[in-house]
Amino acid sequence: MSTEEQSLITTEVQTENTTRADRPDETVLEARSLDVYYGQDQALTDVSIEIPEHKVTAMIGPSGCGKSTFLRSINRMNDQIDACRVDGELSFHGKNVYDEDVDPVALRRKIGQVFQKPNPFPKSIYENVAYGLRVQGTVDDVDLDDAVEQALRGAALWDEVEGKLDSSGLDLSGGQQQRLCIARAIATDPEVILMDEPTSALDPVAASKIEDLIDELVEEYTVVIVTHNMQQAARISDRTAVFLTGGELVEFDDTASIFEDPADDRVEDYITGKFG
Ligand SMILES: Nc1ncnc2c1ncn2[C@@H]1O[C@H](COP(=O)(O)OP(=O)(O)OP(=O)(O)O)[C@@H](O)[C@H]1O
Repeated sequence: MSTEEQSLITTEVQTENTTRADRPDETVLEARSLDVYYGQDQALTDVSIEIPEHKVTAMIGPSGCGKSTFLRSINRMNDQIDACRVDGELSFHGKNVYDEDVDPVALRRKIGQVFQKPNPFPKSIYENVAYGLRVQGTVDDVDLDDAVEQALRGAALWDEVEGKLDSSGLDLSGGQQQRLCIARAIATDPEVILMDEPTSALDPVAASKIEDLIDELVEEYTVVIVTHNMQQAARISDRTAVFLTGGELVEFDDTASIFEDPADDRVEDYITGKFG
């Protein structure tokens, strides 16, 4: 590639990023004084945060500080853990997701999740993506093919699987499986995608593809990602939330501020590797 071509690409990327960074913040998710307990143990303490729409928000912090618990609180995956209790408020477009009239299944359609280990169903590639749409019952058979294709394209997987949609999702590589899970998550047209360490089980090339994909997904969705990889948070996120032991949200700011000029000494110590 010539230097001219390279600088053109750099300029395009910078323009895209500038546009994203300049977009005004619209809060899509908000936690207010959120406490989460497992039995007697408190996993999150008084967490308040406003997560902006169409941005990537990263959650970082040492092991056991409550990042996954926070993620699972957003779409009520914690409901499935008997010992788990939530106090305080967590709202999605201003509506507390813990109100009695909120259907957690419908909520999870709007707030999808991708896990650390790719977990496709033991079904064909097509059925993995079509499943949620069939359950939802909103797409007829004619449109289903189109919806599956759109979701696979959205997850940057279509070109690799176009001729083998009937093959098992489990026969794909780890990185492809993770993109299949992303396709499955976006098929039901969510607004938010929660990602819990989505690249930690992948090799660097596959991980880098997912990072590129996140950069595209955020044009249409809001992405909240838990990551242990601080370089990854610095590379891909617009905002970073730092949790520390005890489940306290210590600092939440623009990613550049967190990594270049954190306000809290404990955050500085954490990101410079003094503990972790
Ligand atoms: N299902 C559970 N039952 C009981 N305690 C739990 C459960 N899940 C998490 N915990 C506890 O809650 C605290 C927070 O855990 P969580 O998994 O949210 O932290 P994390 O920051 O995501 O950790 P890691 O980075 O290691 O994945 C920990 O003390 C953990 O032991």
